[in-house]
Amino acid sequence: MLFNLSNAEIYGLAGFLGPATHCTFRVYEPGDPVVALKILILAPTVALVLVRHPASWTFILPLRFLFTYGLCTILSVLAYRLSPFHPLTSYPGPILFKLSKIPGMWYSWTGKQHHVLKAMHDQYGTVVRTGPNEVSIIEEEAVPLVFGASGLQKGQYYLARKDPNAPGNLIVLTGESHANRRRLWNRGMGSEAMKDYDLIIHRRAEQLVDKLEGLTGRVVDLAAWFGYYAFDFMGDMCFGGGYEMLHDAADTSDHWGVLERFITTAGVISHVPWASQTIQKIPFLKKDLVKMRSYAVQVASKRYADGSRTKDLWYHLSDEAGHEKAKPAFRDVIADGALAIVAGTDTTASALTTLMYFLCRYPECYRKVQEEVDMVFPRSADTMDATKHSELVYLQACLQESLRLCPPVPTGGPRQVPSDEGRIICGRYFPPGTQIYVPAYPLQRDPRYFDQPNDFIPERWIGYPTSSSLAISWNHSAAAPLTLGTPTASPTSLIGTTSIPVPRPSSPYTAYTPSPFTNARIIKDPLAYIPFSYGPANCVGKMLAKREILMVIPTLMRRFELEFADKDGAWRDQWVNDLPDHFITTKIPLLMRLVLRDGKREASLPP
Ligand code: HEM
Repeated sequence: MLFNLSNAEIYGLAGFLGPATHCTFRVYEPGDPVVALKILILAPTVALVLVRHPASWTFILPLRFLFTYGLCTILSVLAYRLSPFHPLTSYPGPILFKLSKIPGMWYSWTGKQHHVLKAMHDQYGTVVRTGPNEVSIIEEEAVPLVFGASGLQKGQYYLARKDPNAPGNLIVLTGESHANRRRLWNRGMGSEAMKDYDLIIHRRAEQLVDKLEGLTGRVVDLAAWFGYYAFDFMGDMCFGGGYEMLHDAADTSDHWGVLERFITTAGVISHVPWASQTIQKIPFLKKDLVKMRSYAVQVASKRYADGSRTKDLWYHLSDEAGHEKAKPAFRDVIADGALAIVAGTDTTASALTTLMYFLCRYPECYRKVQEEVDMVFPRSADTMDATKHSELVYLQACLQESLRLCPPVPTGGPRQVPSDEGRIICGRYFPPGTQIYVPAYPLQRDPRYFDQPNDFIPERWIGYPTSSSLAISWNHSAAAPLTLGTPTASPTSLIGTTSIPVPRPSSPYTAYTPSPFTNARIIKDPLAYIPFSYGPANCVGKMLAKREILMVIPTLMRRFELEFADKDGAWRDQWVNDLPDHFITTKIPLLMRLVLRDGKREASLPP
C-alpha cells in the first residue's frame, strides 16, 4: 500500500479515474472487447491495490469505490456525447439517440426503425444525429457521395453479419477483396446468366401456381407462399436444391424461421459492432447462426460432389467455367451461397407480397395490370416468357412504385468515414469514423423528390419520354422512368421540368389512360430512388429479383382473381405500416382469397 487516503479522497479518486478511463478509450479506441474490459477492470484494481486501507475499509468500501468509478465513467461518456466538444455536436437529433445506441437497438428489435428515422427527419431536417457517432442523411446528393465508387466503405456495422468461424461473404467485404468477389457474382447475375435461370424460375413459379390452385376459394397467406417460392428457388440456384417448402406447403424444417431470427438478431447487434463478435459467441444467440451455416455446408457439399448439372449461381460463384486465375475456396463459396439465401429470399418475397398488396388495395391498378397481362400474354402465350417483360410497362411501374413506398431494405446499413480523414458530404463536415446512413425509406418518401410521396401512383414512372430502356432503370441504381410508347424527347430535358408531355401510346398494351399525375413533376430526381442501393456494393441480385417477380405475377394474374380475404377494415391501410424493418423486411401474413378466373373471361382473351 503506497497511499493512505480518507474515504472522501477514495471517492474523489474514483471520480477522477472514471473520466480518465473514458479519455483512454477515446484516444486508443480499443476495438477488441476483451482489451476494453481489461482496461475497465485494470484501472480500479490497480488503484485499490495502491491505496492504503483506511480504518473504515471493509469490503463495502471497495464496492462503493467500484460503483463510483463505473458511474463516473458512464457520466463522463454521456456528458461528452452531449457536450459542445463532441465533433457531431452541430447535428440535431433526439437526446436519447445522441447518448447511446440503446434506442437504435430497441427500434431495430421492434422493427420500427424506418418509421422512427422518418419521424426524426420530419422533425429535425435532412441530417439527423441518430447515434453518438452516427448520422442519417436524406439528400439525393449524398447518395453517390456515400455509396458511389469514390464514396465510403462499409463499416463495422456489417461485422455482425459475419460468422466468426467462417470467411467473409460478399456483403462484409470491402475494397479490393469485395471487387474480386463481386466479379464472380456479376458474372452469375448478368443478363447472359439470367437466361440459364429461366428454367429454374419457371419450375418453381409453376409449382407455386399449381399449389395455389388447389387452395382456390380458401383463405391463403400469400406472404408465406411467396416466401416458399423464393426459398425453394434460391436453394435450387445456390445449392442445386435443398428446400422443398412449396411441396410441403410449410417451412417444416424451420429454415425460414432460423433465417428471420438470424436477421433480427444480427440487425440488433449490428448497432454495437464492438460487441457483436462477442455476442455471437453466446450459445443461445449463435444457435441459429450455426444451424444456418451447417445446413449450407451440408447442401453445398452435396452440390459440390454432384458437380454441375445446370449453370446455376453456384456454377458462377465457384467459377466452374474457369475464368479466374485461382479457383475460389470452397469455404468462400459456401459463405456466399448462404448469403444469397439471406439476401435473396425475404427481400424478393417481401417485394412480391407488397406489390400484390398494393394491387389489391387499389383495384383500378389491379385491373390495369390484368388488362396488360391479358394483352401481352394472349391465351396460348407462355406467361413466363421473359422476352415479353419489357411490354409489361404498367406492371413494372407498379413494382417500382411498390419498391419506393416499401423498400425491402428500408434502412440498410451505414457507411463509415475513414478513420484517418474526415469527409465533406452535402457541404457538411463529418469527422473520421462517423457512421453515415442514407436510408431508402425516408428518402423515397421525401416530398422534395416525389410529389404526393405517401401515395401509390404507378403512373409517376410512366410517360417520361426517355431514350433509356427499362433495363437501364434496373441496371443502374437510380431508376429511369419507364418508356410508354415512342420516345419523343431526351430524358435530360425532362427531369426537373414542371410540365412533361405525355407521349401517345403506340403499343396495344396501353389500354389505360395516363393519369393526370404524368403531367406533374412527380419524379424530381431518380437519384433519390434507391431500393437496390447504389454504387459498387449495390444489390447484385436486382435483375434476378425482377425476373422472379415478373415471371410469377402475370402467371398468377392470368390464372386467378386475387382479393383480400377481409375486404374492409382498418387493417388494409395499417398493413404496410406493420411491415417490420429488421435490416430486411421480414414476413407478416397477407391473407388473400384466390378464385380461378372463369371460363368466359379466359375465352375473351385475345387469341
Ligand atoms: C426485390 C428484391 C431485392 C431488394 C430490394 C434488394 C436490395 C438490396 C440492397 C438495398 C442491398 C444493399 C445492402 C447494403 O448495402 O447493406 C443489397 C445487397 C445485396 N443483394 Fe439484394 N435485394 C433484392 C434481391 C436480391 C436477390 C434475389 C439476390 C440474389 C442472391 C440479392 C443479393 C444481394 C447481395 C449478394 C448483396 C450484397 C452486394 C454487395 O455487397 O456487393 N439481392 N440488396
